[in-house]
Amino acid sequence: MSPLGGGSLLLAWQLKGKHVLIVGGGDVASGRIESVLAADARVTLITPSNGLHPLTKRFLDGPYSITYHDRLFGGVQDLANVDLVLTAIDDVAQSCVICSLCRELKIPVNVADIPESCDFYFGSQIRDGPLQIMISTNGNSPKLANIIRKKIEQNLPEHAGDAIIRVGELRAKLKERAPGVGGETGKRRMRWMIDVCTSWEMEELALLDDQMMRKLLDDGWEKNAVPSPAEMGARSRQMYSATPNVAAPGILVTTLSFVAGAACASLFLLARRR
Ligand SMILES: C[C@@]1(CC(=O)O)C2=NC(=C\c3[nH]c(c(CCC(=O)O)c3CC(=O)O)Cc3[nH]c(c(CC(=O)O)c3CCC(=O)O)/C=C3\N/C(=C\2)[C@@H](CCC(=O)O)[C@]3(C)CC(=O)O)/[C@H]1CCC(=O)O
Ligand SMILES: NC(=O)c1ccc[n+]([C@@H]2O[C@H](COP(=O)([O-])OP(=O)(O)OC[C@H]3O[C@@H](n4cnc5c(N)ncnc54)[C@H](O)[C@@H]3O)[C@@H](O)[C@H]2O)c1
Repeated sequence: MSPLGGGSLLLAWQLKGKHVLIVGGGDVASGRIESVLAADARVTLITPSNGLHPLTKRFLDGPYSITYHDRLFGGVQDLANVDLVLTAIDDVAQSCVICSLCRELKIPVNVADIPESCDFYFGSQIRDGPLQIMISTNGNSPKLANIIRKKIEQNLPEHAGDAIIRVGELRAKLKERAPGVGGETGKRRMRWMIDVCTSWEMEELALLDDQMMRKLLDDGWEKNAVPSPAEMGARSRQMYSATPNVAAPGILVTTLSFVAGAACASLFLLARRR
């Protein structure tokens, strides 16, 4: 095993309801705003309106929780009750001031493009519903992170986002039916979820509806089994058009033709012997 170290901690930071200050309104700031809105943060944006990127303007006009101040960063008072600071401004000296203030107040900070002023780096992101993938080169090559992201995007399993949403709903229903943390129930719940996820195809999971989930819990969980999608009343046309099982009807027809052919040949031979 190679020795550990030299990397960074990869986490899915929960920002819901937390207060994020963004300083700057250009191209990079608009990407930062998008990233924190995806995480349901409360945003305060400080930047003069004459430098607003069109995307930043769209966010300000949209149905989001953004408090906007049309001015330059004003000093330590702008950091009151702030949980996270992101700066993306074209003024290196001012960026360093903001970073020092944040470090004094122990507020995590990212200064776009200045690694030594970052407590964490942004990465190249892929989102498909609740699926979130971040590619990080840990500061070595942002452009390669961008290129690798595009390659991963082209190779993602189809329907992954929908499958994750449906499985999330199934897990919630299962926890309602078999509540409790840890213990034998917890172990059985985890084993059953693992079996469902590994024995159903991604697109089959994506098609789970409320009725199928109820049946899966009644006929599967309650009986300690993992029924197939077809047994759960999955709409077969959609399923079979998307799964490798598409060969099954073909094999059946070939087998039946072979048996019928063999039976005719036997009858013919028997008739000739008489
Ligand atoms: C991933 C992404 C996320 C985002 O910002 O949203 C991101 N940079 C992106 C693009 C990009 N940035 C730059 C280029 C020009 C080509 C190149 O230099 O490669 C391109 C490519 C382009 O524009 O196409 C210039 C650049 N960036 C940094 C420096 C300073 C330095 O390295 O010293 C310099 C100036 C270097 C110089 O002066 O020469 C520093 C950082 N940039 C990071 C993130 C963090 C490390 C991430 C990692 O390594 O994984 C880190 C450390 C801090 C941070 O900002 O968080 C986003 C791609 C998103 C996407 O497209 O998917
Ligand atoms: N990490 C990355 O991916 C990446 C990529 C490109 C550029 N950058 C860097 O990020 C920074 C921003 O890039 P950009 O293209 O968005 O720049 P930009 O010039 O488009 O925008 C800068 C914004 O900062 C505002 N601003 C300047 N001083 C301010 C202050 N004191 N208070 C509040 N707002 C202020 C301006 O009004 C403007 O809206 C630059 O330093 C750039 O080098 C980072």
